[in-house]
Amino acid sequence: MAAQEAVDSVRDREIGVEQEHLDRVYRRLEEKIHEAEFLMNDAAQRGQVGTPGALAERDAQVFRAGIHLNRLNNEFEDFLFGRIDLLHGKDGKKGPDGAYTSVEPAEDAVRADSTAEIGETLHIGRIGVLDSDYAPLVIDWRAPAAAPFYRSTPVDPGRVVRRRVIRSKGRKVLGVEDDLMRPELKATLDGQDLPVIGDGALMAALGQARSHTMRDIVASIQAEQDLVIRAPAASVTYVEGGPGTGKTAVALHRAAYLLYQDRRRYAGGILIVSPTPLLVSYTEGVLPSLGEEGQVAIRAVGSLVDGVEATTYDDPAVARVKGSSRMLKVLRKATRGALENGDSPQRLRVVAFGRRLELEADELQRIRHTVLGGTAPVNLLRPRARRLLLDALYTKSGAATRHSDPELAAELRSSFDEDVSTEDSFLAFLDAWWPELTPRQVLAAMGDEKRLGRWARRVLNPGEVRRLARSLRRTAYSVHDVALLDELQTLLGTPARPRKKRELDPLDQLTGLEELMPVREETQRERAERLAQERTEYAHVIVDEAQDLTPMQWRMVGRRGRHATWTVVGDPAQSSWSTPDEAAEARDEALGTRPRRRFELTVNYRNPAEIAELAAKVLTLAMPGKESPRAVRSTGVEPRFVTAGAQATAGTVREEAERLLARVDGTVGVVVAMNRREEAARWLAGLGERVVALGSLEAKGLEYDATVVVSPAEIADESPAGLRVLYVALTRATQQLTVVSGPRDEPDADGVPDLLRD
Ligand SMILES: Nc1ncnc2c1ncn2[C@@H]1O[C@H](COP(=O)(O)OP(=O)(O)OP(=O)(O)O)[C@@H](O)[C@H]1O
Repeated sequence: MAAQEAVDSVRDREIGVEQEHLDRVYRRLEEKIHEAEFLMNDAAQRGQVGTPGALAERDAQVFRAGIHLNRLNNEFEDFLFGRIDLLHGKDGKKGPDGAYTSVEPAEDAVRADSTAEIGETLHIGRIGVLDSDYAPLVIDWRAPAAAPFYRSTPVDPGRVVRRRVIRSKGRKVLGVEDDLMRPELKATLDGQDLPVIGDGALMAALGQARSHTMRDIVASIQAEQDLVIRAPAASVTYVEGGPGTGKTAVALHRAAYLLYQDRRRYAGGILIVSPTPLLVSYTEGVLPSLGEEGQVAIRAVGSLVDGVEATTYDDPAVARVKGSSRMLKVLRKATRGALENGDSPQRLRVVAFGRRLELEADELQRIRHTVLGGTAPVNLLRPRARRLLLDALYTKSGAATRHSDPELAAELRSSFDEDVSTEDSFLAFLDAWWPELTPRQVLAAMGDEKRLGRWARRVLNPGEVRRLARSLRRTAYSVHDVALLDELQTLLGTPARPRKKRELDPLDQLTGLEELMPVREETQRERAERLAQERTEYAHVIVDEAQDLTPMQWRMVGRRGRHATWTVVGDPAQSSWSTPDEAAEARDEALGTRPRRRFELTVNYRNPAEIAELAAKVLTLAMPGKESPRAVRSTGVEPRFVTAGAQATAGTVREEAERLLARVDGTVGVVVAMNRREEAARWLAGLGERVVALGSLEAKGLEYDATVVVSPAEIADESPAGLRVLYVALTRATQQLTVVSGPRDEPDADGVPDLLRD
């Protein structure tokens, strides 16, 4: 008891120490907010001067002050989270953030009797804060001086003696957790022993209940992850790692790091491509908390084309065709073939030089054929088609032989062209005969099985044509259709149009502070939105769950990063695409010959060992020889197996979900085969928001405190990649897993399905 009291009082004292520091930081932040407000006030007054120079200057100042203020306000919460106590360093040079730059201890930092005095203490936070005399109060987590906070390990501690994670809410410090990096040392700080509190922050973070949105991991990034996050912006940073190794977390933190590192370069935008809208909403909250301002777009692969939202799923056989690079040939033919439709006029009639001139169907056909001869985008060929029509009409008019003088002949020809090409009947004909095609029209045309059969001859077999045409007759788009629409846009081309005039910036009309505050914020957001909309290419592209991109999707994503640097994270063992070699080829084409730097993540932070062990059995079936990542913790709770009779699935799953809801504080995910999604949502009706039903493909990248996996055999039989999809389903839980088997699973007496037995 007395010992516990002593521990508690040391803990309280240490919390008090950090509270003092946090108070200092807040005082400094308040000063900075006043500075920012002053700046805005000042900027507003300058606005009244009214000269163009003053206006431009005011604009820039207001914009900067707005960012500053936003950032301070947003990150007032919980932004100081770490501290490192360091030995004296090798040299005394200070970096731009005011901290000493050396990572190795000085020769005399440790005395012969293994005692040492702490030479420098740094606090780490989401943004850097300097004291009024430029001493660092908080180091930005992305600054070089913060790297030892993440990199130091007991095996390779560098200067770090103690690493501390600080938990705070608002202005109050709630707790501290320490890891000792040099346990062999007896270290002192200002002559006092260095106390160590708790069992380390990583375990504390991993055990916490999960919600429906991801948390950032800045306080506990691990050394192998930190290497990826801070990897130099080489052309392609390529990361592989099993489930739960932090690939998504690392990718998001890398985006924040790159922006911090080189804001100007990445002002060109960072695109993060996620496989599903669910994963987008799960992850999109993380970045603002890391302190960014709208340069990062997180988009689902089905939302990459503006104005199109993928709302349906294709069955695996259709998905396989739509995702395959064979589609490229079919689409090329379709863009040309779609010009010819039932409404195409068969005759052109105009009146020129007082004569009626006509082109018949076969002549029109010949002209169309000539125009389409090359590979140029169809929509860009319209001027050429127009020219050849005029040529043919001119020949018919007989005017071509009227003058031998070239100048007179040219004049006659140009007046003929002008006459004809402004004639209503000619314009109407051209619109109908060579319409500007949209990707949607071409895709709809492919819904006609006969026409599709012609365009897909020798590329797709008749069964594939039938299934594809049928799926394209639906009105809703699937995620695979989006990549086809994007490809079609490229194949069709977009004719140049006169640019729209930029609308007047409301800032230009302001006079005083009252108006300035609200409108300024509005304008800043609008500006960010406008930039995002105008952006078709990005400076950096991050692909999450890269193993799932189909060849056609790689082409779509590749077009958005033609001049970009890339971060690609994925796990081949979780691929739901059935022909990974074809996808790898398309990926290599998208990434080009850019040099790659490969990383591997090896530790599973999500699943307890008990669940990871079960999943490993499926991994052996799905990818023999592939190693599972190492799980870092164990809960002592084994996965539970339950058998449901053929008619009893609904009741059993509901009961098991209820049971798990009572056992965990956070979320419960019920994963079923894709064709049971809607049914499963009904099973869970009324159980509240903590529980969700998911199709196997929707579970990608997500995690829950507990999961119910319904019928492993149904999931595995769904598609050629079914075993890998089952592996994904089994690796979603952070605490507990229940497997419900049906007759198809052939469960043994303990309810363990065939696929999960040794
Ligand atoms: N260093 C860390 N500290 C605390 N939590 C971490 C750390 N690294 C990862 N995690 C947690 O582990 C879980 C898995 O991370 P994440 O989803 O990024 O893994 P992943 O590799 O993308 O998994 P999957 O391949 O299954 O989608 C998340 O809850 C994440 O917050």
